[in-house]
Amino acid sequence: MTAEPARATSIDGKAFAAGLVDRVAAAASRLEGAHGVKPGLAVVIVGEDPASQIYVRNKGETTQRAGMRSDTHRLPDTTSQEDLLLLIAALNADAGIHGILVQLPLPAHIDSSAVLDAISPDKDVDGFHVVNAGRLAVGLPGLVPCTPLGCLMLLKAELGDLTGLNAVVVGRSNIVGKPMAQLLLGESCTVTIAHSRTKDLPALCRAADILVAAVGRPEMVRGDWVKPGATVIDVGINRVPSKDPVKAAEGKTRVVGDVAFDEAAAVAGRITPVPRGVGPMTIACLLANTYTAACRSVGVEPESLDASI
Ligand SMILES: Nc1nc(=O)c2c([nH]1)NC[C@@H]1CN(c3ccc(C(=O)N[C@@H](CCC(=O)O)C(=O)O)cc3)C=[N+]21
Repeated sequence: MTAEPARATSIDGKAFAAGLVDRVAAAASRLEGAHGVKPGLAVVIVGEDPASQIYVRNKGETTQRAGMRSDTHRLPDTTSQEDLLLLIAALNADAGIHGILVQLPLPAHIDSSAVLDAISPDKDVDGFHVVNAGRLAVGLPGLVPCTPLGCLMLLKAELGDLTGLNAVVVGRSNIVGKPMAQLLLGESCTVTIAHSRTKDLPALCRAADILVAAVGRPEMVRGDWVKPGATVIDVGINRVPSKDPVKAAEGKTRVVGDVAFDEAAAVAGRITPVPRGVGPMTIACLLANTYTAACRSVGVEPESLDASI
């Protein structure tokens, strides 16, 4: 008789995110009670990108659950950069708005970095402003990008102290890979950032106690890239054709990560699924950042939002 293959614990990001949203809601209501400030988030969407639509739908529901103000500004894809910058200037000046998020991608005629850098760094709840990237790099308090922040919260909740662990981050984007590496370095991990030009990527990944996949390529990380017992964080959200050929022919899709889940789960100690892994944490951290920004706007130290279980 052969033994069943060991199977990793699947990290329930959706449940963890629900707990975080509850803690944000409680902290936000105490802030409102004590200081009369209700955290307010403004989301700006230009055009009709489908990935952004999913995100906005989930975010709207979650923000309501947290009892926070949420304004959505839907602009046509013909909007000029000048008009978008005027809206951002108005939101920067609006004392009832503590967080501003401009959905990416923006239409090609708009210079994204000019738009992101027009957002006040103290309202930049995406953490994409160059000032917040700089604060993270030098260890100053700022606003940290939501996806890597959510990944770090899951890692700390699962593993506790991360000191000395080998972390490999696959992907070097400004939105996930680079800030993820900075956060792990801040936890005293030994961090390697890998990318499409990295030599012998599978062997490098096999040395990782913490493996973060953020490349946007469906199921690229295979089971034999994973060190036995490692913790695997899958940031990818990729739409691929349905497994059933009839449904695929009808254009039906399913969502997969950057990790081949079943293979990796047979080797890893812990692994985040897709969906219901990192994605819901991104949204919960957006609310956490909005709460943090609202506290700082009135000079109040934000309460800890870490899980106390
Ligand atoms: N300025 C800006 N900031 C963003 O953070 C940003 C953005 N623009 N543009 C679009 C992408 C996409 N994104 C998602 C976040 C959570 C889920 C999410 O919660 N997904 C669920 C459902 C996935 C599904 O079933 O499709 C899950 O993973 O369980 C999805 C997508 C944030 N984005």
